[in-house]
Parts: sequence; structure tokens; C-alpha cells
Amino acid sequence: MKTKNQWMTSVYAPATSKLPERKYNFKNLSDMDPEPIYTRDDLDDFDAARDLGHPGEYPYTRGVQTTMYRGKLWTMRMFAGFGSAEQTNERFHALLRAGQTGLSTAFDLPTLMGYDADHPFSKGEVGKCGVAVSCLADMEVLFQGIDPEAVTTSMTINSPANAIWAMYIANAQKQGKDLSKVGGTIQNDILKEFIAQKEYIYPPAPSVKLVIDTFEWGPRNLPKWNFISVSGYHIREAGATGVQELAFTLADGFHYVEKALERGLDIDEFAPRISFFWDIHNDFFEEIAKLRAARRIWARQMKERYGAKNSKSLMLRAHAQTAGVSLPAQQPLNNIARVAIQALAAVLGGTNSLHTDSYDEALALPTEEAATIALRTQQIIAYETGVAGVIDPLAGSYYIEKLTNDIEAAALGYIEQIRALGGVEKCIDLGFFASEIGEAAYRYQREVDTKDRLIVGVNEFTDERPLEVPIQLIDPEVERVQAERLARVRRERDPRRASDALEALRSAAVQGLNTMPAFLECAHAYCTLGEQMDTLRKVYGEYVEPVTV
Ligand SMILES: CC(C)(COP(=O)(O)OP(=O)(O)OC[C@H]1O[C@@H](n2cnc3c(N)ncnc32)[C@H](O)[C@@H]1OP(=O)(O)O)[C@@H](O)C(=O)NCCC(=O)NCCSC(=O)CCC(=O)O
Repeated sequence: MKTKNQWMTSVYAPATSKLPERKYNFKNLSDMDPEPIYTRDDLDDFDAARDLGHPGEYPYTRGVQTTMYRGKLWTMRMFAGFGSAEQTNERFHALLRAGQTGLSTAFDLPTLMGYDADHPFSKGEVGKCGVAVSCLADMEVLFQGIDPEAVTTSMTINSPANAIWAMYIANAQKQGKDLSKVGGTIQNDILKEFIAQKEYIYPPAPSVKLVIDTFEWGPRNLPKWNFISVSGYHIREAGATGVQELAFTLADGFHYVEKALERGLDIDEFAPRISFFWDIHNDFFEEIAKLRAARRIWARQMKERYGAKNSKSLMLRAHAQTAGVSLPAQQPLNNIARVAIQALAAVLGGTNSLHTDSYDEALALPTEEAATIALRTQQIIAYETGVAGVIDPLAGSYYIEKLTNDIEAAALGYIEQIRALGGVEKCIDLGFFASEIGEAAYRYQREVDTKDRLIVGVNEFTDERPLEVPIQLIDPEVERVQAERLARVRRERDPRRASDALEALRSAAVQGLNTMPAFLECAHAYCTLGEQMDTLRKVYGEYVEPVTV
């Protein structure tokens, strides 16, 4: 049999001299230019025992579970939240009835920024991009009829994560639940806020300190809870390439590990509950390889660099979401096809949990019908296609293994560069991430603008038919309902207990103690989110992004 080089020169080249390759940009979204074909010759230094292993075995390239989806399907976890706590609770129940297997909560902008629904800054934003939660009373309504021991819930909350998590825990405690059985995830990844999403309150150092409080407190009090979801999603949505998403996110993960070790925590106590979150874009193979490379890098560095010994500390478990940024407003029904392909990549990449975007993502928050189609897409993949029946079925594909190696190497190059520059917090100060992401976003947009990259319905195959899809509207009444509940809470709570709880929070922060016990008492005392965040604003100050050129 011919070698690859022989075949390329003696067979492929003559073929292209008869019919040249199409004029087409074959590069993936990380700007990697694939060759026309991959063979064994591309995997000369590939060692299956070292680089792949088996599913559930180090370095977990083939997945973190031995039986993967033959034992248990990924969690179908649709990100949802809009309007009032009552409306979102209804949507949660509708999604569970439709067969969703986990919950995922979207909070509105005031909540994400640590403001109560009746704060002047919140005007016009309450319930718009998620649900408003300003105190335990909102949380009680939001999760009414949902057993926290039976359903795992994810909450996308970052700067105010400790306070919101404490409200969720207080709600479970009020129902007499056993906290050792309560599972879920808080996003709690503040570094990517500084890098990409910009929903921060305090400066990086105290923000990271608050995260490490959860690393310390979480495993000892809620052993089934994932107290962080280190997130590449928002980095990617800001314009990063897949390689950058992978590298910057893993660098963030390692930064938290280092901070937790500096506090004297045992890596094998906290690391098993670190989780991750990836964005799954349009380039099918790139995304599959990215998820495989992520698991391999994490496992190796956790073992070799940080000395973790517990196998669970080495397993990178991840949620995935199809790429909102890839779903245009033009010809929105086409997005159903994009989401199906992206979701398939997430599954073939071995995701542990998945959100599929609704086709109306670019237009508004999803309608119930659009969210149901997105969930049905996961169910079709799970039950009709056969892909969940064989574990890591693409292993051994010359291209997939080569691409996994290449993406791993490129990401490791970035991680080393970040370390050499002084680490993640230093790189935030330097504007390193912003400039890398900015360049990548610019290159991509230029490719689209010049039609070097075709997007169906956007810069090619366009049509002028008007949009005819239903839109989810948010009732402005929500603001009044939320403000009324908040006023009632302030009137009816024990004022002494509330002020003592806030003072205990302030004191814990000033003394550098773990703040989680104080946050939990604040939740039980019905302190509002804004009161708690303001207390810490006075201690830590507020972050203002430096201007970089
Ligand atoms: C670890 C993950 C990734 C997944 O947790 P899950 O509980 O869903 O799944 P899991 O841990 O894989 O599985 C649940 C339990 O079943 C076990 N299990 C699973 N598969 C198994 C198998 N084959 N054999 C044996 N056991 C198995 C696991 O070990 C675990 O048990 P044990 O518990 O005993 O270990 C978690 O962090 C998560 O759910 N993340 C979701 C994050 C999220 O929804 N984010 C939304 C962001 S949305 C956003 O940011 C906005 C984006 C936008 O702007 O649109």
C-alpha cells in the first residue's frame, strides 16, 4: 500500500490537475487548515495505550464513565428562565414533563449583577434575559414542586454565586432535605467574566477568594454539588476560536486549583467536584476533538503537575451548549438543523450534560414550542440514531486522533504562554485575553464579510421573505410582582436577624474567613441579594476594567 505522501503525489495531485479542488476555505474555526486526507502516517507518535486508554480510564480521552451512554444518557438540561419566579417555575415543570432530565436556571441581568428587582438600576431589565431572584422568597417560588434530592439543578450565576447558592440550599433545608443528597451546579466562574462576559462586581482577587470559599465549603457540606462550572462558552461566544476557548478555560481551571492549594485545601477533596462547560460550534470534527483533548489535558496536568491521586480528580466532566452565536436571525428555522449537528458533535465528544439552543435564540428568549423542539432534538439523537450505543465511536479515526493531538498541542502552547506571562489574573490585567479574542473575532467576521466563509441564509442563499416566527414577550408587570414580593419580605422578616446576618457577612469578609456560613444565614434571614452584594461592595470595592490599547 502506498504511503500517504506517495498517494498524495502519485494519485491525488494528478486528480486535482484534472479537476482542481473547489475554491473554498477548508479551515476550521480555529484557523487550522485540514489536509485532504489523514492516514496512519499522521499518527506516527500516537500511542493508544498512553493517549487513549479505555472509557473511564486515564487519561479519559474516551470519556469519564466506563459505560458512558449505555449506562446513562447525558443529562438533558435546558437553560431556562424568564419573567417572574412563577413563570419560570411553570416552564421548568413543562420541560420536565417533556422529558428533560435536569434543570438549568437563567437569571436576569439585575440578579447577575447583584441588584434587587426594585433597585433603580434594574428598571426595564427585570425578568428580561432570565428570572429575577432577589431573596429566598423568590427561590421558594422558583423551585416549588421540584424535589432537590431528585432533580439536579444548574444555576448560571457568577459574581453573586455564593448568595444565590445559599438561597437554594436554605430552600432545601426549609423542606427538610438531606444536603448530602442535594446535587447540582453553580457556574461560579468569575475569571471568564473578566475575560469575556464582563458580569463582575468586585476586583479579581476578592472575587476569586469568594470562589475558593465554595471549593472549601462545598465538598464538606454538599458533597454531590458541583461548586463551579469553569466555562469556555462565554469566551467562545465573545469571538474566541475553539483552541482559545479550550486553552483559556483550562488555564482558568488550573488557576482556581492553584488558589485552592494556596489556601491549604486537599486537591483530592475539592477537585472531584470541579466541572466544565463548553460551547459547541459548527465545525463538527473540531468540536469533537476539542472535548476529547480537554479531558486528556486536564487529566494529565492534574496528575503530573498538581499531584492529584483520586481518579475522580482527574476526570473532566462537562456540560455543553450549542453555539448561540452561530444561530442567525435570518431564516431562523435553519437553526434547528445547526443545533442538531452541534448537539451530535457534543454527544460524539462525550459530553455529560447538554443544552440545545432554540431556533429563535437570536430573536428573543425561547418560546415553549421552540424550547421543546430543541429538547426533542436531543431525544432524537439519544433514541433514534444509534450514536449512544457505542462508546466514543470515532476513536481511532485518523483525522479525529490527529485533530485531538493538534488541538491539545495548540491549547498547551497557549497555557504555557499564559503561565509565562504571570498567570491568568496577570493576563486579565494585561488585556491579553481581550486582544487574542478580539483578533480572532475580527478574522472570523472578515471571512464572513468577504464571503471567504459562507453562512447559509446570511451571506449566501439569502432570501427576503419576512420573518414569521412567534416571539416570547416579557410582561412588564413582572417588575411590579417582583418588587411587591420584595417589599413584603422586607416588612415581614425579623429585622434584627437580617441586620445581624449582614454584619456577620461583613465581618467574615473583613477577616478573610470563609463567607459561606454567613451567606447561608443571610439567606435564612431573608436578606436580599442587593443587601448582601452591597455589604461586600463596601469591603472589596467594585472593579473597573482598565483601558488597554
Ligand atoms: C458535571 C456536570 C457537567 C453534569 O452533571 P450531571 O449531574 O448532569 O451528570 P453526571 O455527573 O455526568 O451524572 C450524574 C450522576 O450519574 C453518574 N453517571 C453518569 N453516567 C454514568 C455511567 N455511565 N455509569 C455510572 N455512573 C454514571 C455520575 O457519576 C453522577 O454521579 P455522582 O453525582 O455520584 O458523581 C454538571 O456540572 C452540570 O450539570 N453542569 C450543567 C451546567 C449548566 O447547565 N450550565 C448552563 C450554562 S448556560 C449559560 O451560561 C448561558 C449561556 C447563554 O448565554 O446562552
